[in-house]
Amino acid sequence: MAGKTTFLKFCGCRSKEDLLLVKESRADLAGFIFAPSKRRVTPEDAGKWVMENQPLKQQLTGVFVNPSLDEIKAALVNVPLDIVQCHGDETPGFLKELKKKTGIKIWKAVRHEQAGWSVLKEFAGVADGYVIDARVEGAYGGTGTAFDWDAVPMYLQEAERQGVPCFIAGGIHAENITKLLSYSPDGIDISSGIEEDCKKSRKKIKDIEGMMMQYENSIS
Ligand SMILES: O=C(O)c1ccccc1NCC(=O)[C@H](O)[C@H](O)COP(=O)(O)O
Repeated sequence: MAGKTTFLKFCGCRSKEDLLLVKESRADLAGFIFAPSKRRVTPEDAGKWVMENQPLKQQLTGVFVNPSLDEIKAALVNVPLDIVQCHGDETPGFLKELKKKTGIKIWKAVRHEQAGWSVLKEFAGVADGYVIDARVEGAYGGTGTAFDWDAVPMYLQEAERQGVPCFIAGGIHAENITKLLSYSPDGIDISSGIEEDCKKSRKKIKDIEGMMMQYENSIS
């Protein structure tokens, strides 16, 4: 039985070199963090690295936490983003306004909680995609922590009902990715799991790719 292909997003590029490693990988999307974080970069730098790494096959995602409309507009001037990922406590109303004013695709990150899939219902018709991440006190994302993946099917079901993709994030690495793949998520979003010494690691990227290929061969 042929399984579906799971998309891959490598997030939190902090340099031209990080972006080059992502460019050379099988990732479908590359992400930059424009929110307070050890991975925060400026739109000016990200835009420069994108220019210097052309041509890029990856779609570009900008991650924001409770941004203003002006902040996003300013980022879009510098970086040719395909997707704005709202990773904070943004409301459906704000996302709607953002879409109207920028015309860009908006993904909503939802931090997992009990019955968290019902939160997705509030964003139906507004969010163009979802990232489900772990809920860690005092942080919005990029924590390297996984949540209980038994909840994954509920999120996938609601996103499918809305006709939008649902990516799973949080603490994914080469040792646990096979288990997550068995839930058939639309996509997988990784930051910490491909890093070493605050940089993206070619070896860790290769390890992830190897595990994905092994899994895909096992179900084809
Ligand atoms: O990565 C960050 O530092 C970050 C900070 C604030 C909000 C979101 C952030 N990351 C968003 C992502 O899409 C990460 O890839 C996702 O949270 C998974 O991170 P990790 O657990 O490190 O793989």
